[in-house]
Amino acid sequence: MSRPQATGSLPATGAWREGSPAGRRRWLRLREPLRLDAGGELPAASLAYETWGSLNRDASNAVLVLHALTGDSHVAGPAGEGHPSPGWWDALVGPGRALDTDRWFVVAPNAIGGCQGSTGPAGAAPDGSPWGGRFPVITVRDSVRAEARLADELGVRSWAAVIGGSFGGMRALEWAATYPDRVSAALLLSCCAVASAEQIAWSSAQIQAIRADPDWLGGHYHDLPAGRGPHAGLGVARRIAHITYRSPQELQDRFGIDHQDGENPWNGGRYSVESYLDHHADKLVRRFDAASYVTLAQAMSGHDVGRGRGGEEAALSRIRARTCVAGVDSDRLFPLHQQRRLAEAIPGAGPLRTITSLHGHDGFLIETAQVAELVRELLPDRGPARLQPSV
Ligand SMILES: CC(=O)SCCNC(=O)CCNC(=O)[C@H](O)C(C)(C)COP(=O)(O)OP(=O)(O)OC[C@H]1O[C@@H](n2cnc3c(N)ncnc32)[C@H](O)[C@@H]1OP(=O)(O)O
Ligand SMILES: N[C@@H](CCO)C(=O)O
Repeated sequence: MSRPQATGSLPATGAWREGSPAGRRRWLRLREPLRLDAGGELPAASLAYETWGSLNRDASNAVLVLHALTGDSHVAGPAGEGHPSPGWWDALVGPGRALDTDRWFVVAPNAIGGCQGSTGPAGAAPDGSPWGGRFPVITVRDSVRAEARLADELGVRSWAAVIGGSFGGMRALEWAATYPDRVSAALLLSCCAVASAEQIAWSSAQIQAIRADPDWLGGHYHDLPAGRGPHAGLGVARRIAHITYRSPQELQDRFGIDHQDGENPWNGGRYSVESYLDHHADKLVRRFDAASYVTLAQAMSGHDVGRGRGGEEAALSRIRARTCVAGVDSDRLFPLHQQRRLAEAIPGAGPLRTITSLHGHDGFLIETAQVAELVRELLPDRGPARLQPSV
């Protein structure tokens, strides 16, 4: 384990750059530069993170929760205090909940390259200017290496469990394969061993939409006057992505061919489903940085647990964690066969578990009761009792 590293409050970066109070977020400033898979290194990087509960004396009760593409460290808790929304898995974390914070010490970092507190393209490079288009290519494995520094800092030698969905699931998988002796259990939701051509294609269309925005400027837009930036491009990216996050049946059932109230599509108005996509685009543009979106989407496209490890099979066979793999039955972006493959190839995995939902890929965020059941099954029946906190 490396030496403890400095923590403390730094100015938030990206979407929350201006005047956001820290809330319960804290920051880890990485003491050493982060070596990157694609070459080079990220100097002076910081990770934003939140914790709930207390670490016990033998540090055996720590659970790492990893967010999806546009998620953040705010897994639980209300909106406010610098957080634009309530926790994205609020139903799962708290006293008496599946991640019972009277027993478990829950840790959630914002991924490196993100824009909700961790170092990303909107943050300052060593020369004081925003990284912008100079921000390096980050892999899922790089993110995990940064998170390992956080574990070191917190005094967590081994996670009782690492849990994540989608991009968070890719990171949970990388954790289990990179540090087999540091992950006792893993819950891998709605993810895959290696990105598929179709997933790369969807991301590519989103990235191109952002790059086609006249305000993209090769990623060097962070010093534009307030209100300027590749917002239209990011909005189109979110619209494309959101379609892939939901099932055709759900869209049909909810919207069909309805017109948005008071609007006529034959007269410049919108269908309801268009209005719905506009709404999700608008919400994301207000809370997310376009260059972070590109950075993290590229990381997902480059995900390959077998890279440099003799292939997928060999990489998955390294995993020692007691593993539960689950997917959503209506997920067209990360179809169930990808999770079945993981469940079959990971030595400690039980049979594939299926989350039943009409909501498609987003089901792992929405069907919290089913996810809670999986968490309860995965964690030991009698988790560690709460002791006096050691940190
Ligand atoms: C909850 C958070 O966003 S936490 C912040 C961090 N973000 C993340 O972690 C990303 C993960 N979250 C997400 O991707 C999404 O927010 C999800 C998956 C949780 C959303 O799932 P759902 O709750 O099913 O939302 P759904 O897709 O039904 O959309 C509801 C919204 O669409 C709006 N809407 C519904 N129909 C229409 C329509 N015809 N026209 C315009 N808006 C519409 C609703 O008013 C509602 O608005 P609101 O979210 O501002 O209250
Ligand atoms: N809706 C989620 C799903 C991505 O996997 C997000 O925006 O992060």
